[in-house]
Amino acid sequence: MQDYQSILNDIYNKLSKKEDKGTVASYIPELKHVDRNAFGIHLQVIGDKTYGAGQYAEKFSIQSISKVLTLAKAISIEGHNLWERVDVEPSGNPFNYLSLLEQENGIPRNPLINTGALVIADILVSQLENPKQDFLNFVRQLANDDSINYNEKVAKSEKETGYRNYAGANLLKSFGNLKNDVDEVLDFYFHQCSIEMTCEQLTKTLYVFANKGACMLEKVHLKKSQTKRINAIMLTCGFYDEAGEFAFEVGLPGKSGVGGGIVALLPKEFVISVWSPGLNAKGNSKLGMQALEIFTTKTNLSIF
Ligand SMILES: NC(=O)CC[C@H](N)C(=O)O
Repeated sequence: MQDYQSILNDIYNKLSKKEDKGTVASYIPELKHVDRNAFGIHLQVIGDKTYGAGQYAEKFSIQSISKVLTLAKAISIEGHNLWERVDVEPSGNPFNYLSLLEQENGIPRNPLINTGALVIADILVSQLENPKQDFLNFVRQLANDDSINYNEKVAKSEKETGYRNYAGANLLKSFGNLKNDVDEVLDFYFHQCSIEMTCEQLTKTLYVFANKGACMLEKVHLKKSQTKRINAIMLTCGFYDEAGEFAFEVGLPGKSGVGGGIVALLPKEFVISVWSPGLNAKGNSKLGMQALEIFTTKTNLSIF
């Protein structure tokens, strides 16, 4: 039996003392106010107990972690038709890189880079009656927590400065791979990225991917085959041009966001979230990556 609480405490004690914590994202102005010393980690064992250390109950901006949740909702509606508009290959490039899209005729490499997520957002804008409210309800149901919400200030801040996302959406539109109005799709996208959660809420929300498609209340939201494929995409594409490094160091499917959150999971075993706002050069939480490397090394639990 593993002493998970001691392992999380050790990780917290070791990493919160580190001087080099990376750089807090500032290209979305509202994100730069966050305390760069914050550090939280939370573990949920499937069908069993939870453990936490540090500021695991403090809310932060989930940003690109939301891309897994929109993908889940879109797959549950569209099934495999989705893959006609977005591919499943790692891009080997930053999350906001646009040149590949031009070369590959408007088909984004995968749904976890920005342009791929914009295609998924477009699908949800087409398919949902009240896109922002219906998507938020879906996330709340996965987490079994109605307190989860958008942060309007963060959404507005990104809208005012999201030049690359406007460029990406327009490029998709020029290739006919965006059906709705560019502004409408971006409004949805900026809102999904602005969702705030604590580490604890994040582990609960992602439980569905470690539990064959059923949330903590055992309600089925996704087919087993759909969770299998989403986990595969998280492993190969969840960390952009650092996906290889994450698989090498940590060995779990997972997803990061520029708010400094990372969530990762071992199917049928556990979900773990970590939050440390300082990012490395690839836009992933610097201490978050180190925390998860220590966790899988100490517990000897990874998909490999
Ligand atoms: N990697 C991220 O978390 C990026 C999300 C951010 N909202 C953006 O589009 O730039």
